[in-house]
Formats: sequence, structure tokens, C-alpha cells
Amino acid sequence: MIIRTLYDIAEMCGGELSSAEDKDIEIKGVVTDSRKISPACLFVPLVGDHFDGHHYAAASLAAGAAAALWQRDKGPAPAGGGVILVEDTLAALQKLSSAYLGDIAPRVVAVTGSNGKTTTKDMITALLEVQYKVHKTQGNFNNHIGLPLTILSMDSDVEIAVLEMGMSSRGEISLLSRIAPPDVAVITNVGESHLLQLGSRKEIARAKLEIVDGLKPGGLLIYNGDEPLLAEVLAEPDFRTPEGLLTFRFGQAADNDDYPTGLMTHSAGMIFTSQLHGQRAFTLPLPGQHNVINALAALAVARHYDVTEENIAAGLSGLKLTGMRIEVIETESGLVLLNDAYNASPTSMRAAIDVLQSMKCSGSRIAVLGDMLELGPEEIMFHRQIGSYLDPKLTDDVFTFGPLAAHIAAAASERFEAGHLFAFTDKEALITALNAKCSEKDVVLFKASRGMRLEEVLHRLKDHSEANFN
Ligand SMILES: CC(=O)N[C@H]1[C@@H](OP(=O)(O)OP(=O)(O)OC[C@H]2O[C@@H](n3ccc(=O)[nH]c3=O)[C@H](O)[C@@H]2O)O[C@H](CO)[C@@H](O)[C@@H]1O[C@H](C)C(=O)N[C@@H](C)C(=O)N[C@H](CCC(=O)N[C@@H](CCC[C@@H](N)C(=O)O)C(=O)O)C(=O)O
Ligand SMILES: Nc1ncnc2c1ncn2[C@@H]1O[C@H](COP(=O)(O)OP(=O)(O)OP(=O)(O)O)[C@@H](O)[C@H]1O
Ligand SMILES: C[C@@H](N)C(=O)N[C@H](C)C(=O)O
Repeated sequence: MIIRTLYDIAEMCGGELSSAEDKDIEIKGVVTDSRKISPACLFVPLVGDHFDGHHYAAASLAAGAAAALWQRDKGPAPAGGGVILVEDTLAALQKLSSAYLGDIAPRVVAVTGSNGKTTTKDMITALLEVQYKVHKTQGNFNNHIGLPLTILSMDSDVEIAVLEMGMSSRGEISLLSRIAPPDVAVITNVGESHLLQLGSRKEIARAKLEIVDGLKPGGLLIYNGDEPLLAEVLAEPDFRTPEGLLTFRFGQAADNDDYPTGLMTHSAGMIFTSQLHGQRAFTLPLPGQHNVINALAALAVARHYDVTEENIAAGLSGLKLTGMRIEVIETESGLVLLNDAYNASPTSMRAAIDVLQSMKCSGSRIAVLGDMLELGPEEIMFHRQIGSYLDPKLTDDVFTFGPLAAHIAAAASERFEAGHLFAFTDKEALITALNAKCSEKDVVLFKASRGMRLEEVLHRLKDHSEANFN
């Protein structure tokens, strides 16, 4: 984490010390939540949708914060610690993080895309950290607040920072790319996430390509070559191509720079070979063909940083994914739960259904699917497409949750026999029905947008299975 004097912090964030006497106060770390104060930290009050952090500055100083930023338009600053006056605390937080990153000067690998940012970030980190001191985005801290906090939590000896950059509107990734100029930028894919705000998939592709706005001269762009929209935007006359841009395309198709040449599902994940690695087989402790494609992007980063073959193998075998991304949970009774409940869009929903429908199962394959949010005016069509994608020969029962997901069930009814589709808008009723339906021989997939909190249903089924299944 950042450790600096208050004088240095003021210089780095463009602020002004309220009192010169405070210049030698030592700051250890940055906190934006008064409920999570750490000794000697800098408290940064942010103005949010529900609270104004400035109301908690005095309490933060009393709780052990050494100093606080204070927005000039918020009246008199609190007593009880050092104060740096700024015009805008969020802008100051971002500027401080950018200055700190410049001081430590690690290599920066930035990861964006509609689906797979967190997964691919975890994979890249797993491959690099065998050979380098790596710092990565924790959880999903990937926006205009999360990225600065990620950078400021980095230690001074980090060699490579793997930073997730998320968005839901144009301009957001450009800002993040300029806060943390990448040496390598990765675009996992272009799906349908946040179509509501972007309006078209081409606009989503343009938003993802904002990641090169901060790319350092001679930087490398690693992108999904199966997505024609990315190549189209890159070729547009008014696309601002960074100086000395290097590119690398990965994907399923054989015209990519790297692609799978062999792929097999096994009990604990996937085994694959790729064009660039000849006969060498990689074991991925994750299910899903989409994760093999993510792994190709991670391998491209590892090769760029000269990670040895043995360290790549060690990294893959030690891979630990952030939770709720097609997480396989084997309960004591034998019931298998696929926790893919962190988020959902049509592309990731199809990928998850592919995993469910490929799983060996002595009982029923059950899909519990919730609303996919922020898809814009064609949201019903997208949900109906998922219903049509489900194969009644490979998925035995479908439970839907939410008003949009009801359209999944409606479309599936054209192929599924009666008695296998169950639509709910009440979470407790869904839980009761699902607990009654499932047995220890089943495999159950859970997938919905973050806003549905579908993991709550998974946890209730898990508890029920532990109490009632033999
Ligand atoms: C600002 C903040 O951190 N808010 C968090 C807070 O929200 P809440 O509504 O409760 O409070 P306010 O925001 O109004 O509070 C303002 C500040 O006051 C502080 N405070 C409050 C009360 C108190 O007693 N003391 C205080 O000091 C407070 O801490 C604030 O600083 O709590 C919520 C629940 O924990 C948090 O969810 C909320 O965090 C917001 C959403 C946030 O942006 N956090 C980032 C650190 C972050 O990166 N969060 C990620 C999710 C990022 C994300 O959604 N990414 C998108 C892509 C980007 C979309 C972009 N357009 C966007 O806006 O995000 C994706 O698809 O991945 C995470 O939490 O995982
Ligand atoms: N390449 C991919 N194609 C389709 N789906 C994917 C891909 N990679 C991951 N997924 C799925 O997308 C969902 C989100 O994965 P992950 O959290 O890694 O992506 P993300 O881009 O960080 O998502 P978010 O933007 O919601 O934070 C999970 O269900 C995961 O299984
Ligand atoms: C928080 C926002 N970036 C997001 O992921 N929205 C999804 C669609 C959701 O809320 O579920």
C-alpha cells in the first residue's frame, strides 16, 4: 500500500495542505469508508448516491485516520488530523493513484471485455506470479473508484500490475486507461453487457477499444480475433492508433495468432493444446470452452513477459478463480452446484448452459436462470433466445427467476414438455420449489445478473441438501 508523507500526498493529488505543520505526518494506505479505517490511513470522503463521505471525516480521524482530503466547497474542514484541501475528492483520488503508479512504475496489464475480465485477470496473475511480484484487482474493483483503490493498495516492490477495467458507458475505459497507462491491453470479448447504455454492439466494441487511449508507445493489444467488430473499429479511418501499436489475436478460429488445436473436458476442468504451443497440453482447473479462450489471452501475456513453460504449467495448476464465476461446488450429499451467479448477459448465459449440458450426471441437469439486466429495448428477445438455446435432451428442468427470465421459460416451452419449466418472481417460492425438486444426484446451474442476487437461492439449496439429502 501507499506509504508517503502528507506533504508528498498533497503534491501527488494536486491538493493544498491545510496546515504546513502537518507536512511530515506519515500516511499508510487510503480508505474511502469510515467503517473500515486502518491506523494512519488517509480518509478520502466521496460523494455517493446515498451518502456524502465528508459527513464521516471527523469520525474517521477520531477512529485513527491520520489525515483526510477535504473538498473546498464542503465548509470548514474537521479538526483532529491532517487535512488536504482539494476541488474534487474523486478526481484527487484518481490523480493520487496515477502518480503513485508512476512512482512504482510496474508493468501494467489492463484487462477489459464484456465477459471474462475477472476470470482472465485471475488467469494472467496465476501465470505471472510464479515468476514476478504481481498485484491484481481484488474482486471486481474495476471502475473509476475501484481502479484507483486497487493501485493505492499496491506495495512498492510490485513488478507487474494486472488491472481490470470495467465500464457501462462510453468514456469510462478511456479514463481508466489514462489513470493507469497499460503496457499490455487485453480485450476478452464483445458481448451484450450494458447494451442499454451503449445502444449497439459496435458501440460496445468502441468502448472496449478505449483501453488503448492510454497505451504506452510500443504497447501490445491482445484481443479476441473471433469478434469482427473489434477489427472493424481498429480499421476505421478516425481510429486513433497508438504509436508503435503491436497486436495479437486469440480465439477459436484458425486465422487467429493463437487458437485451440485440441480440447477435452475432464472431471476437474479442461485439457487443451494451442497452435503456438504445439503438442504441449495445458490442464485448466475450470470448466467451459470459453475459459480455454480466456486462457489463450493469458498465455499471450505470459509469453510476452517470458514466463517459462514450467512456470506456465505451475501457474495454471495453482489457478484460483474469484468466486461465482462458473464455480463448481460439490456438496456432501453429491449434489453439484454450478455457481455462475456473479453476473449474466446472453453470451455468458449460453456459455454457462454449455457447461451444464456437458456435465456428466446420474440425476437431473437443472438450470436456474434469472433476469439479464441492462440489455436495452431488445431485452425480451435476448431472453427468448436463451429459452430456445436450452436443449431438452440435455437440460431436464428449467427454473426462472424474474419478469424477464419468464420469457426464457416461455420460449423453452416450444421444445420442453410440460412439467419441466417453472417461472417465479418470488424468491422464497422459487427456493421452496427448487428444494422440493432437487436430489443428491442432480447438477444445478445458477446464473443471473448481479442485480438478482441469485446466489441467495443457491445457498438455501445447499443448506437444504446438507440437512435433508443422505
Ligand atoms: C463510493 C462507494 O464506494 N460506494 C460504495 C457504497 O455505496 P453506498 O451507496 O452505500 O454509499 P455511497 O456510495 O452513497 O457513499 C459515498 C461514500 O461515503 C462513504 N461512507 C458511507 C457511509 C458511512 O457510514 N461511511 C462512509 O464513509 C462510502 O464508503 C462512500 O465512499 O457501499 C456499497 C456497498 O458496499 C458499494 O457497492 C459502493 O461501491 C460503489 C458501487 C463502487 O463503485 N465501488 C467501487 C470501489 C467498485 O469498483 N465497486 C465494484 C463494482 C464496480 C462495477 O460495478 N463495475 C462494473 C463496470 C463499471 C460500471 C461503472 N459505470 C460504475 O459506475 O461502476 C462492472 O460491470 O463490473 C465492486 O464493488 O465490486
Ligand atoms: N470468454 C467468455 N465468454 C463468455 N462468457 C464468459 C467468458 N469468460 C467468462 N465468462 C462468464 O461471464 C461471467 C462473468 O465472468 P467474469 O466475472 O470473469 O467476467 P467480467 O467481465 O469480470 O464480468 P463483469 O463485467 O460482470 O464483472 C461468468 O458467468 C463467466 O463464466
Ligand atoms: C453494476 C453494473 N456494472 C452491472 O454489472 N450490472 C449488471 C447488469 C447487474 O446489475 O446485474
